[in-house]
Amino acid sequence: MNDMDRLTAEARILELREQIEHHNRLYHTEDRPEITDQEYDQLVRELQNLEDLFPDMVTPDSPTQRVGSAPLSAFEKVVHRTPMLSLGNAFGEEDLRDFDRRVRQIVGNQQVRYVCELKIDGLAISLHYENGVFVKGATRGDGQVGEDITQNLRTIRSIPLRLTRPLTLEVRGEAFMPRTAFEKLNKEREERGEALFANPRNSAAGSLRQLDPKIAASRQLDTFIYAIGDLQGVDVESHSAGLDLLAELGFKVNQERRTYDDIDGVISFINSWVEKRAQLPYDIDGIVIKVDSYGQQEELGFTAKSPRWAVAYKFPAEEAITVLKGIEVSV
Ligand SMILES: CC(C)(C)c1nc(N2CCN(c3ncccn3)CC2)c2cc(C(N)=O)c(N)nc2n1
Repeated sequence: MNDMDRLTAEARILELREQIEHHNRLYHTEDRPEITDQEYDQLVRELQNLEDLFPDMVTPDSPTQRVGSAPLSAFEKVVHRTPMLSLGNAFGEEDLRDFDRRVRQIVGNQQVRYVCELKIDGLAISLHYENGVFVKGATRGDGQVGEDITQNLRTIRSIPLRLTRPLTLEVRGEAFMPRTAFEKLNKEREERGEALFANPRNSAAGSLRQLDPKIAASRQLDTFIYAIGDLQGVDVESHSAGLDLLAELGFKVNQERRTYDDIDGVISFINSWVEKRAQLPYDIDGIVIKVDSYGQQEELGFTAKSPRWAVAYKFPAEEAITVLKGIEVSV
């Protein structure tokens, strides 16, 4: 191996990076691997060996650079370029019809198309890319200022270190822990006599708040990306087209979304997921409904803290019936 000259090594390194990122996208964002885990690991090992021989050829976006070594002493603060807004809530059918009426009042008698997305019960994150390379990732924080958790986010395989196009943009999404990973983690903690996490959301938040990226890397975290911010040079007309672009760029986008041209369709979608959600491999706590047209989103604008063009329908908390002093109350 040592007599491999630099040019050959460099060509092989670039080829391996392309292949590894391609298979990573197939596996983690499209859930359709073409090679076995062993073959994938072999590619990474070969790249690692070449980078060990030619350390000056290592770049931050190399697949071998996902898990940093040095634990941080603290997280830096990050001011979000565009604030990470809140979502208005809807708790029942009437709230949804009110939302629909308010939207139609403002956009007049135009056709309105709604996109319905599963509301992933995780931790909101913001990812910043420059010329297609992942440079910074942060928690939502209070919406204006979050914490720089780039080192931990780099360990999440579904977050691309390099996009399929050299775009400069910011995206928002949810980091979460799949239920099976949560149950496995709590089982290990129980065996070690450690405190258990209450739910997958808390374990995802706790994992991303670790100062040592090796711990985050061991936690099988995942992401769904759901919004584009700050995009130069690419023209998209609707939220649906934006989500298709995000998938094209290499992000993991939830495939359960549906569009409807009236609120009755939205309500039927929500009702279909009340039961089905137990079968999902991750927790959701509702459905997010968004006006699809960016033009209409523009017309609708924002209240002080949330968009007028979106609402979160929250599922009722699991009915916990407790009997107090003989009276039945549901909490
Ligand atoms: C971009 C907008 C504002 C429309 C938006 N905002 C969201 N959220 C805001 C409030 N968030 C929040 N988090 C903590 C405290 C207060 N608000 C948490 C994310 C969305 C969350 C999900 C999801 N969870 O699956 C989703 N599919 N789409 C979202 N879309």
